[in-house]
Amino acid sequence: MFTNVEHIGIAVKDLSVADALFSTLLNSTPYKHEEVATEGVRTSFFKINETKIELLEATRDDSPIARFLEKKGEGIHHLAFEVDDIRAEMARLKAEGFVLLNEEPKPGADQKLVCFLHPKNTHGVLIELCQSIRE
Ligand SMILES: CC[C@@H](C(=O)O)C(=O)SCCNC(=O)CCNC(=O)[C@H](O)C(C)(C)COP(=O)(O)OP(=O)(O)OC[C@H]1O[C@@H](n2cnc3c(N)ncnc32)[C@H](O)[C@@H]1OP(=O)(O)O
Ligand SMILES: [Co+2]
Repeated sequence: MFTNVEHIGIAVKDLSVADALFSTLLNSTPYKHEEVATEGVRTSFFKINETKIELLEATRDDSPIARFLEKKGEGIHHLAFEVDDIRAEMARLKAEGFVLLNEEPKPGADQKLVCFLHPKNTHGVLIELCQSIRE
């Protein structure tokens, strides 16, 4: 079951510059910074009630964020939904014809297991499913 919009991912060229802008915009500070080496990204997270903004900077030239910045420039990169059972949702969506970008849930930021759906089959929006692995 989908439970809520977990975060909105925004691709940025320079995380410290974007941190400063979003700190002023939201009158808040990031509650965490985290590097996810497997995705080639450094992130910072802001929280507005239960919704998070994830800023993403590339750490290597072949990361999805570097490729996105090269093709489209800075901006909204993905929309992430929290689900209560990621494997069940992956199986359901695959059976419905969505294209999963990873066949097994993989570790994301902020103690989540994540799976991405190809944007070509979702009206151009990259969708992330995530399930908390916190107790
Ligand atoms: C921090 C961890 C985690 C979390 O816990 O929150 C994250 O959020 S990690 C975020 C970064 N990781 C990912 O994005 C993983 C999933 N993405 C991918 O597997 C790839 O980026 C992709 C979506 C399959 C595209 O890869 P690829 O085919 O190699 O790149 P191209 O640049 O050639 O793009 C092909 C095609 O798709 C369009 N595209 C690419 N990214 C997006 C996007 N984010 N939103 C919408 N469309 C996107 C791209 O423009 C190309 O279109 P055409 O040019 O029309 O063919
Ligand atoms: Co994300």
